[in-house]
Amino acid sequence: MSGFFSRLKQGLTRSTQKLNAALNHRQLDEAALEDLEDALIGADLGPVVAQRVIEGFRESRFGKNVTTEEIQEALATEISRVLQPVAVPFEPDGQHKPHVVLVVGVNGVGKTTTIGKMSKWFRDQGKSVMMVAGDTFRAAAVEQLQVWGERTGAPVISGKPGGDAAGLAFEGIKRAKEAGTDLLFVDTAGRLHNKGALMEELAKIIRVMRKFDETAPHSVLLVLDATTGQNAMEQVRVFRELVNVTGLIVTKLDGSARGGIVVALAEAFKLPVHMVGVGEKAEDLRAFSAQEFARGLVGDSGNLAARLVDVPPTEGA
Ligand SMILES: Nc1nc2c(ncn2[C@@H]2O[C@H](COP(=O)(O)OP(=O)(O)OP(=O)(O)O)[C@@H](O)[C@H]2O)c(=O)[nH]1
Repeated sequence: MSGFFSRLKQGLTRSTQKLNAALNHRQLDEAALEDLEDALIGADLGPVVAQRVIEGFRESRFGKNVTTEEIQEALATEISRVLQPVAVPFEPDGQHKPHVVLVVGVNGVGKTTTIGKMSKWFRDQGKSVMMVAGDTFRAAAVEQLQVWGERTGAPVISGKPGGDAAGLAFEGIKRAKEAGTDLLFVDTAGRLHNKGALMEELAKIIRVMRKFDETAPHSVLLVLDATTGQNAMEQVRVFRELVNVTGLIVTKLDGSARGGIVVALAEAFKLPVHMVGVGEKAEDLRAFSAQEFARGLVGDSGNLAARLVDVPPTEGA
């Protein structure tokens, strides 16, 4: 747990550096507020959150001598408030066997790796898992999933390179139903430059799965790469046109200076952020915690952590 927290903090260090450079003012004058606003936007928090934070500071603290810790605390509190409603753990609903999870996202965001990590996560909890190697465009993705399958003891349904993903999904849901498997993860290819084809492919996968279970998929997780910053916002918009996205997973928060994008995403879409990825290994996946993330983003100092433990939700949130 603490190991992971330090890893998340390490992962967010580059985001934090940008913010902390701006926090380095003692008196909160106009110039300091401007610097801070620039840094918030530069750290990808998005203009809405940035402005709200700045307005709050202007009203309550303008012209006062504030300590860096006070600013950090106020900032972390505001960020926590935005994140709290979206920090929803991912839970299979327990009613469907299998609970079918369709995993979507553009190429290279970490879909396959995330499925592998989630598979381990749930295997460790004693759940049975199957995976469908539906990214048939990329041979390596199939092999990658097979390796994860071996590691986690989860069967992987795969076919020939370039084969029909919907057919595999069909096979996957059939076998998972027969075996009484708890969770079925379906990997998909993501090709934004051909939206029509992608839409068709995803629609076909869903149509075919519904022949076995008309309620499937029970979750549609969109995987986003934190290093792409604002681009992630556009990906959410596009994928929501294609499928009914039920939740987000944000990967590559290790070494990203753009962790603030999670705050912008939360503010703009209010979609649950179930998990975050902070590395390539099996254990580098974590349930998303608003306080932990806010703390990691703004920088930990002194009693900040203790005071952040219970942030009351904003009224009406
Ligand atoms: N540093 C870091 N790397 C990650 C993380 N998640 C995934 N990766 C790496 O990102 C690269 C792409 O991951 P994949 O899982 O292959 O991505 P994908 O979305 O399945 O890609 P396609 O199959 O091309 O659609 C791999 O090298 C992963 O190891 C993460 O949280 N942190």
